[in-house]
Amino acid sequence: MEKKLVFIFNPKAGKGKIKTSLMEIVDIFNKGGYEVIIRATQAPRDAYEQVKKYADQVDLIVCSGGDGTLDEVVTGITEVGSNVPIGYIPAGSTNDFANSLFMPKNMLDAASMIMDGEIYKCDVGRFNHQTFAYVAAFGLFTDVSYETSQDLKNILGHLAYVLEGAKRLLDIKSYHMKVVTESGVIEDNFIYGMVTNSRSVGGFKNLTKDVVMNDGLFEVTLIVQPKNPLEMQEIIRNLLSMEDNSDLIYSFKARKLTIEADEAVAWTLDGEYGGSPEVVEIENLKQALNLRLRSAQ
Ligand SMILES: Nc1ncnc2c1ncn2[C@@H]1O[C@H](COP(=O)(O)OP(=O)(O)OP(=O)(O)O)[C@@H](O)[C@H]1O
Repeated sequence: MEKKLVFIFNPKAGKGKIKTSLMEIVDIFNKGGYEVIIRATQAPRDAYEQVKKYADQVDLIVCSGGDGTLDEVVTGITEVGSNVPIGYIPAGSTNDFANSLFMPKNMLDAASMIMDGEIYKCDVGRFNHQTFAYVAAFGLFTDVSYETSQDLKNILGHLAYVLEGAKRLLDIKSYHMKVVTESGVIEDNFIYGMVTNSRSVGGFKNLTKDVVMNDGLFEVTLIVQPKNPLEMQEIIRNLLSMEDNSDLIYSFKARKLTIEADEAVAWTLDGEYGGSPEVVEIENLKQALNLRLRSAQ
């Protein structure tokens, strides 16, 4: 019997990037021996619903879109606990996750890679009862009203810019938090934090080096509230040079974190609003996602 594949794409992602490639992508899948079910997402959460619907009916799920679509697919597949392999054709604007896994930038090359590739077991993040593919973050512009965009583009560059522009240190919102990991407890006032499984976030290289996407460990970056202009300059300098040579920036690896704040804190998960909990438990689900990737990975 012919193998079955469902292709779920966001027609709006990356300004409708799929438009010029859809026919050729389907052709590549057919040549790869798959009968193809095609679903264009109609609204937010549609990719999530489609994944849940098709997970046990197909041999492969391929999705195309930006971070939001990827997040929905990873969430859907994790929730149903399916082992069905996933292929991803990036169509967003920054594609940190895809770049971290050295996926081809060209959509047709990505489609061919999915056909020829092998299973790569990639880590996934659990955030309380939700799932994220590569970034959970709080603070700064993730705190502004969720009516506005949760754009992750150049997130740390943006942070440096906001700090430079802040007229008074007290204008920068901070959160008193207790962060517990397997290696200890950190308690401080933080203006920004991110828990990632990615070599870059918002196109900005991760401050933590030697990122491995299937080691069961997150890269964690926490930025302390500066207490004076000198400290502020120190943080900005480190962010702009993409180095962590400062006691005001914690960067480390962790498998599991519990973060307790004194107040509700708004989080973003892969660039989508993730709720405003006071207590967050984040756990690395080691190698939980079966990704189809180039064999050389
Ligand atoms: N037909 C649709 N109309 C409106 N929104 C949609 C539709 N289909 C999907 N969405 C939603 O659009 C949001 C953004 O999608 P996605 O991340 O795929 O693209 P993008 O924003 O262009 O990518 P990037 O963030 O990488 O630039 C997601 O939350 C997704 O659920």
